[in-house]
This record gives sequence, structure tokens and C-alpha cells, in this order.
Amino acid sequence: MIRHMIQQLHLVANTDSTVLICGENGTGKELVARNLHQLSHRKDKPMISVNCAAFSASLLESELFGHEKGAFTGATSRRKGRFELAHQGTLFLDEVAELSLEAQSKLLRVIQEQSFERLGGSETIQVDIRLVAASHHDLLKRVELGLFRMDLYYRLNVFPIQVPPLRARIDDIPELVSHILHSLNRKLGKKIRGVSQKGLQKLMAYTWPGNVRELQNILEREAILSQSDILHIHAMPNSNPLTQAHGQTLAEAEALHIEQTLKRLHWRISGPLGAANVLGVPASTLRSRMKKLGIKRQSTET
Ligand SMILES: Nc1ncnc2c1ncn2[C@@H]1O[C@H](COP(=O)(O)OP(=O)(O)OP(=O)(O)O)[C@@H](O)[C@H]1O
Repeated sequence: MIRHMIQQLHLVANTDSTVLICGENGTGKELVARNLHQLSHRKDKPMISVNCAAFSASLLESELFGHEKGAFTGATSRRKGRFELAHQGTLFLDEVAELSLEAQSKLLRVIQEQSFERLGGSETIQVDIRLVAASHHDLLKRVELGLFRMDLYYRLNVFPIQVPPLRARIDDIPELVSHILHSLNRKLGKKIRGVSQKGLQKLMAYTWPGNVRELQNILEREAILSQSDILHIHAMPNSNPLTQAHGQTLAEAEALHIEQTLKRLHWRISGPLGAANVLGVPASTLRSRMKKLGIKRQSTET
């Protein structure tokens, strides 16, 4: 899944097409946007980011378009907006679903006309930018709810990239862990070599609601507390359905947990990335539990 995404990224990077990156919080959308910029012919020009959720509607306008001296109380000098700063580079609109409907209309106009005026100004400014937007919301649903303009949605959704949640790619965890540990060692001045086999099992059995950011946080906490150069992963948040299940029998909860783990691992049973290893039992035990509990792979499942 991630390989497919990287292929897409390479294909679209060197065009000027607008890219819409969707995915849950902490999946790496901003990192994808940075890669896109680095892979593009605009890489020596700036990538300017705007977190649309961080500004009120009126502040956002002056952030995006800039203002002339005296445009409003407090505008003591002329200021360039992010559109202008991103000229010849990439403008990254993070959390684009958070734009007010008013700000959406203004953005749409700039995209259509490729030009705008600073607040309080009359000069029309032309910019050459590559637009990349990201959202953790399903934007089409926001359109249906009347919270997002359909015309803007179609302007942004030229080339959609879906970043998968971490629970759908737990095979990537070992590689992610080694990347993250590499930067943590530099940040914390430590020499952590890796995570123990049991620790890795715990990481791969978890469902990661906070995605890669949560993995990073857990590793950072463990790295700070650890006296050894191998992390054993002591404190994992509890997402085990055996302890969350209400009104289920133990067998039902066990079946659910086994099935969810198998699905996340593409029904691989044995080997270091297999469900038996992640669940901490021999493959033969897992097979007999599956048989007893009636767990079978459906032909439509990957
Ligand atoms: N493949 C990866 N390798 C290493 N670190 C990663 C990877 N993907 C994401 N991260 C790290 O995870 C954290 C979250 O990534 P990022 O901020 O890009 O996510 P996001 O989807 O934009 O999150 P949000 O929606 O909350 O803004 C960052 O610190 C990023 O460096």
C-alpha cells in the first residue's frame, strides 16, 4: 500500500498539479507534502505551510494574502502573505477542511485567477505556486454536510493521495522504529540500538489510533527511561479487545482479537511478522485456536 503511494508521489511530483493528501492524524501527511516538494523542480524554492486550523477567518486572510500598511488597526507596515512568499515554490495548506466558508470562497478565487490583492491594497499580484492541501477529514463528507464548497473540493482534489493509517501497515513498524530511533538518538544523545523481540511484538499488536506520531512518542518515552541500549517497551496504552470487550464471552473476545491481528498482518501466521509471533504463541497453537474458534480467511480478504 505504501509502495503504491510512493510510486504515485514520484509520478505527480514533477508536475504542477494540485495534490490533496488525506489520512488520519499523525499518519505523515506533512512529511508526504515535504517529500513532494523535495522531489519537484521547485525544490530550491520555498515550501510555505499554513495550518488553516490555527487562524480565525479574518487573520487567515492577512496570513494568506498579506496586507498594506494601514489596512487595519495594527497594520503598521506592509506585509507579504504566504501566497507571495511561496512564489515559484509550494504552498501547503494543512487542515484545509477547517477553512471557513468565507475563506474557502477567497481561496477558490485565487486558485481560479492565479492572482489576488493584499488586504487594503489595489495592486493585483500574480503568483506561480504549486498547491498541496491536506486534511484528516473526509472532504467529500464535509461537502455533503454543507461545510466545504463543492467547487473548491474539485479544484483541490486533482491528484488525491491517501496516506494509510499505521494499523493498516504494521509490517512497516520495524523499519519505522529504526528510522525513529536514529533521530531520537541524535535528539537525546543516546545510543539505542533497537527494540527487543518482545517489545516489537507489543508494538505490532497495538492498533495505533495516533498513528506514527504516537509511535514516535512511545519510543521517545521509552528511550528517555531506558538504562539499556535495547528498548523493551514497558508502557503501551491498552488497546487489547480482551480488556475492552463488554458483554462478550471470553471466546468471542479472543476470536475477535485473533481475527483483527490476522487481518492487520494480511493473514500471515508464522515468521517474525506473523500473527503467532505478535500474539506470543507458537504457530501450531494459533492454528488450533483458529480452528476451534472457527476463524477462517474470507476469499475477498487480502
Ligand atoms: N515514514 C515515516 N518515517 C519517520 N517518521 C515519520 C514517518 N511518517 C510520519 N513520521 C513522523 O510522524 C509525525 C507525524 O507526521 P506528520 O506531522 O507528517 O503527520 P500528519 O498526518 O501531517 O499529522 P496531522 O494530521 O496531525 O497534522 C512526524 O513527527 C513525522 O516526522
